Amino acid sequence: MKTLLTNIKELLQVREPDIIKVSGAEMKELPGIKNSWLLIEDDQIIDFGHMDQLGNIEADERIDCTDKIVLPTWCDSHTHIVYAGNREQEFADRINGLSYEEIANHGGGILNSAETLQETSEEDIYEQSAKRLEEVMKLGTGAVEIKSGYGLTKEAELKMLRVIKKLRENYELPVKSTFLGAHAIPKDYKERPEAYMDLVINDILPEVARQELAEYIDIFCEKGYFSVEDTNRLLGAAREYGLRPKIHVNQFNSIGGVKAGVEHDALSVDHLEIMKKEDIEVLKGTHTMPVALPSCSLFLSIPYTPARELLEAGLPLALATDFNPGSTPSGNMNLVVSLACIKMKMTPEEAINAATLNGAYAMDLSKSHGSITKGKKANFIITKKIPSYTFLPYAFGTNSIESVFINGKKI
Ligand SMILES: N=CN[C@@H](CCC(=O)O)C(=O)O
Ligand SMILES: [Zn+2]
Repeated sequence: MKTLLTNIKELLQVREPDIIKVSGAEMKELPGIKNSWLLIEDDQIIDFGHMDQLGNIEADERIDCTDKIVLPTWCDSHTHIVYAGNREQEFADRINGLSYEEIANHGGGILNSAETLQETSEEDIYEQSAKRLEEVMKLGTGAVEIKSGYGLTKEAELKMLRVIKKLRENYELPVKSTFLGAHAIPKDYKERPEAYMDLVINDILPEVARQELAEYIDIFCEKGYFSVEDTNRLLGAAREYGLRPKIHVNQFNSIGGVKAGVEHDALSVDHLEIMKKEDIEVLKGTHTMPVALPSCSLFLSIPYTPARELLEAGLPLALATDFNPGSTPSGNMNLVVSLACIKMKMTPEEAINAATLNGAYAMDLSKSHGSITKGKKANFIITKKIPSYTFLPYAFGTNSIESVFINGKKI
């Protein structure tokens, strides 16, 4: 089945196959073709070009894109979409003056979500999560990573990971799975946190690997959660099973998590709200993608990742949602792109690069996703009639998306 898109106002993020990420000053460039066409066949991008050079192409379907922009779907490399229930009461508590930390110390936060998830059936968790996945796909997300981490027991962590697996089987978009057993210390282990690390490393991790339920390993490396020592131990053990790190670091404090990630060749280090000079230095010349989560900063009123400092140091940057019930109950990548421009002073070009190609890199997907490239998957967004791509982040809160195609199919 061939589909031809014509009269595209601008085809964005057009790249050669060898470009798998963009860094530093390169991120200012967002290559595109104005007044263009795009040909897809089944699930693949076949060809594209300027309307002047459109020959006699046979197609089963034609879509006129006059005044509309076509760009790759968003690649959301950090989410916790699989969860049960919500935490709107904590939201109200924070408005009334409690901090995220205080709520967590009183048994709320991640432990609250873990309790709910443990009590919820696998089918129910699947239904709740599938609804969220469908919602974000309609908002333009065409590839997603999902973490466990609200189970915190062997049984419940495996339950979450099976739900992620089922989502992957039932939906067209790529779904990458990350084991985040080390997300918080469960209540029963409060006085003996090392025993929880032993459980994660010696019992849950081997089973996750045996059942091939995750590609990546994650840990919340943060004061009050897991130390750098725990991080090194877990990442070392996970390497034996072939799980590459994608880790939570520097959300509230800079304690050495970035360095630990880099030393274990992390695919990404995520959050990075609090960055010391040495955190930036240690990322230079590595394969590790820094990932910023600006809607978490918005929701918790915490600092934004210092994007300008990272980019000026020549580093790449990806943007993701962090969709979860506690710190970011939103999976809207359009809002993330707007916040990156408004609050992190990224240009629209930088933000779109960060939310597409670099997001794909942070999930090992940039050979097949994240740009308009011949041979890549036909995952793209057709916007409504808009004046320019800058309108996307500018008109924050407005849905400028007309349709979303995943694997060549309109969803
Ligand atoms: N910071 C750690 N984990 C999640 C939030 C967890 C929660 O509050 O439920 C995050 O990435 O923000
Ligand atoms: Zn997270």
